[in-house]
Amino acid sequence: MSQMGEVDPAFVQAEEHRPTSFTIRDTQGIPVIDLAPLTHPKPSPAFAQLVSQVGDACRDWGFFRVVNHGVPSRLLHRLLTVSNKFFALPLDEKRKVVRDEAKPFGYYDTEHTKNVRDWKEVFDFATINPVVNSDLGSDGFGILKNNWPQHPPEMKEVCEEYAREVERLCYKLLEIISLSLGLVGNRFDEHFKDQTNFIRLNHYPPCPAPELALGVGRHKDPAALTVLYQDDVGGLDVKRKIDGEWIRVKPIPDSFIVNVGDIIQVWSNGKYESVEHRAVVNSERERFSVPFFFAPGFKLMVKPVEELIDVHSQAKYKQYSWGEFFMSRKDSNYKKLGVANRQISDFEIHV
Ligand SMILES: O=C(O)CCC(=O)C(=O)O
Ligand SMILES: [Fe+2]
Repeated sequence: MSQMGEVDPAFVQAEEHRPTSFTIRDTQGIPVIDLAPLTHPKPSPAFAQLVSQVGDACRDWGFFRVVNHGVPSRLLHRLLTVSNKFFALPLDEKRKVVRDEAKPFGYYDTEHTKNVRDWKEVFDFATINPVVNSDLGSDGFGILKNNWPQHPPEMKEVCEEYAREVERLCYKLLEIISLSLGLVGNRFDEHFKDQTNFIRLNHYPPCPAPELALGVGRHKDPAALTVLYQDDVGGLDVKRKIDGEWIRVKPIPDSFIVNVGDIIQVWSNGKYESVEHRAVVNSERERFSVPFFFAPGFKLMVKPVEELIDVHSQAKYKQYSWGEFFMSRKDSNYKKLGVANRQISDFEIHV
């Protein structure tokens, strides 16, 4: 990627999707939520307040930031260091662990979002290894294995430790979100027994034409929750629900950015929307970010939860299979398709 001197037309966004100078710098926008009450004995007034803050943030923004989340800052820095070392390797070396249709985890530098190429390179790994999709048999597609590089040698260990820590945080966030919807705290836990989580190391090299290209084009995350760690460069833009303006999320050291994905949108029957976001690039500094996509088992049929449906609020979505949705997204990543990939709006019920 960084070898590219100029911008290939494949990277150029249609005019209406280019990053403009009108992006609003986040001054007090996206809520910052202190998770310290999680470490106090429950129930406590502080915990009840935390639940209501998270509920408001999910409803109003679909996004929030968390501090005092319990993931050690030393581990965050080790993660950025291995990511830095890996992407600094020569392309030939990175291509030794390249992802393809049979091995969907590993290195990749030609991802397209909505048919425009992203100015980035990524390394994907599953947090449960291997992920087994028993519906698809054992022809290679059914068993999805991680593809670890030899260099840097500590990469696998650091990434696996990070995965364990963030997974724990995801369960806590899921509990808070369930409570905020008026459900029991462990309402969704059973769906994550054979989870299909994956973690992506994103590297956005400096771009000679940051006004034409994007690191990641506008999209919504399909899983249940995303927990993103980013370095201090900044570049994540979130579409503000009240007016559709793009808001740049200012980095806070050692914090995470959390967003609700399509699955929670459907479970909550549209109360918490999965919000569009994108990553911009710049001509001076490379940027690193690491999303953890917290996702249920392949076999789960996703549908609005019964407790939230009654005569006054009917189901707004048809049920769909997470495994099929996930695989169709993964396939569409490999090619520039003539058609848009599957979106959650395909399952909306129009009354
Ligand atoms: O790099 C970022 O800030 C966002 C990345 C992202 O949205 C994604 O990989 O889904
Ligand atoms: Fe995303």
